[in-house]
Amino acid sequence: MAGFRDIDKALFPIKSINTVVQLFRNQLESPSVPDLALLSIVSGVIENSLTSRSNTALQVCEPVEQNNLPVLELKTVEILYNKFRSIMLNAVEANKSKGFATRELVKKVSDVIWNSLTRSYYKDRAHLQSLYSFLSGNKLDCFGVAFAVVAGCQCLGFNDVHLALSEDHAWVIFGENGTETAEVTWHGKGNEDKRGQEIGKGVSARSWLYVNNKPVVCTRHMEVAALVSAINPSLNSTHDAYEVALLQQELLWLLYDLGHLKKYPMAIGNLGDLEEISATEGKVPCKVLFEEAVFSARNYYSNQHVYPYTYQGGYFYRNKMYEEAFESWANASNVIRMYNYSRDDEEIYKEFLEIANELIPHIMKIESSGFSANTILKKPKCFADLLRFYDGICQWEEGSATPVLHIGWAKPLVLTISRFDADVRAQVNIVCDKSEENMLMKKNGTYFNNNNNYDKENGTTSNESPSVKNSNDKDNSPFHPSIEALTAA
Ligand SMILES: CC1(C)CN=C(N2CCN(c3ncnc4sc(CCF)cc34)CC2)S1
Repeated sequence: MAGFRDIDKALFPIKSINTVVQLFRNQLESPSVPDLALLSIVSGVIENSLTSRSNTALQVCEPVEQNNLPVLELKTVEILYNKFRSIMLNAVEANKSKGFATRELVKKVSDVIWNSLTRSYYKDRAHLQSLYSFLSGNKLDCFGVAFAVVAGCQCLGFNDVHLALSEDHAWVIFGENGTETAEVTWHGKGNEDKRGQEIGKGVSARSWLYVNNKPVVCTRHMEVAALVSAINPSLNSTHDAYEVALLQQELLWLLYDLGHLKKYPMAIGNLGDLEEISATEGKVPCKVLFEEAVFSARNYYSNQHVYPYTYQGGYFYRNKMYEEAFESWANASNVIRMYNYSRDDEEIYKEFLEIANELIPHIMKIESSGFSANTILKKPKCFADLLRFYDGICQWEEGSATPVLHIGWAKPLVLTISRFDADVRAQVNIVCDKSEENMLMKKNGTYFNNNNNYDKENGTTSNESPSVKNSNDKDNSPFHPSIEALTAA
């Protein structure tokens, strides 16, 4: 049984980040599993006290003393904690046997949360992810509702209910084998919620939103990692609250060191972003963290996730490592090409749009004007990775009900391709393996292929390495016709 134990209460009143980290360590290392409600309330109160309007007077100097938080009294947390427990216990007549959760039980808990929410509020606002936001303001964002359902089920003694996370949605798994799934929150704007229904059986199963049924299925400890990842240090659109960011970074390192981020690529990426801003002495560098996020996605989720590559590409871009950025973005595109684009995939569409129409053109401008001898414009591998990037987006569109590309994509694309001289383009040797529908790109004599062969039709993947076929005849081209036309030019 989780809970608010005496050794946790002994840490109050909490005045420093170190004490909050100790509370999380107590909970994460306790013989019983961590109490999600307690930890979400504590982190939520701290986040809101440091980022609410009353606290926007910018602290010009960083606090140096050990007591770097507004005092958090035990009473404050106890009142909120007991309020959440009573909402759950009063509303849900959980059958005492406590066995495994049922779909009705999960739906009932989701309804309790859902019906408590304020009628209408700006859902994308910051700081709406925690149980503090739910208990003090009856407001939650999409992730916050899913998290609250899992925390509520924990309160009721259902330890089989766990959070399942894709890159832009959250739902729950439950039941004896943890194989039952249920929607418990909404997604996106203007979409009817599907609460209570099983996850993605229809066309949505092909969309990126459900990551080809390779979601991050959390343990209680990984659910703590999700609430820590969801901590939002934003004070306003330009500044972060220093102590909230520091608390999030220290809690992510605690979870990382305890091994609870191994199967959670986005949490590793979040830690990488924080480390890039301010590196922690004696820890692996952020570049390695981004590589570990990519490894985790490849190792545990069959390389069906896009964000690990865009975390990594964004890092390379910000640090002017453009050749490496192109490779990461090509690898991101290599993932999305296996999906069908659907209206639920706006977030990743915006991600690829920004890379193609803002970031790559910016790099081209710099590389074309400067006299850098080492320019990427002389590197066949860069041209090859760019083609892979664009081709993946074209393949993403193929077979989708909704188009991806429009004229706005073409101008930056043509401008980018044309920046490479013919003699550089000629050095890229494109090899296709027709039977596997996989494009093999030759770079520096080694064959580069996708690490799994995905048949878009039957949605199956096989991992044997595809044989290499010659692609001289036109109809055997590995590229989407529009890319083929460009490379012929
Ligand atoms: C490379 C990026 C644009 C930088 N930040 C990114 N994200 C920020 C952190 N994100 C996340 N970080 C940890 N866990 C989760 S679960 C989830 C789906 C809704 F529940 C999102 C998300 C989403 C992705 S991707």
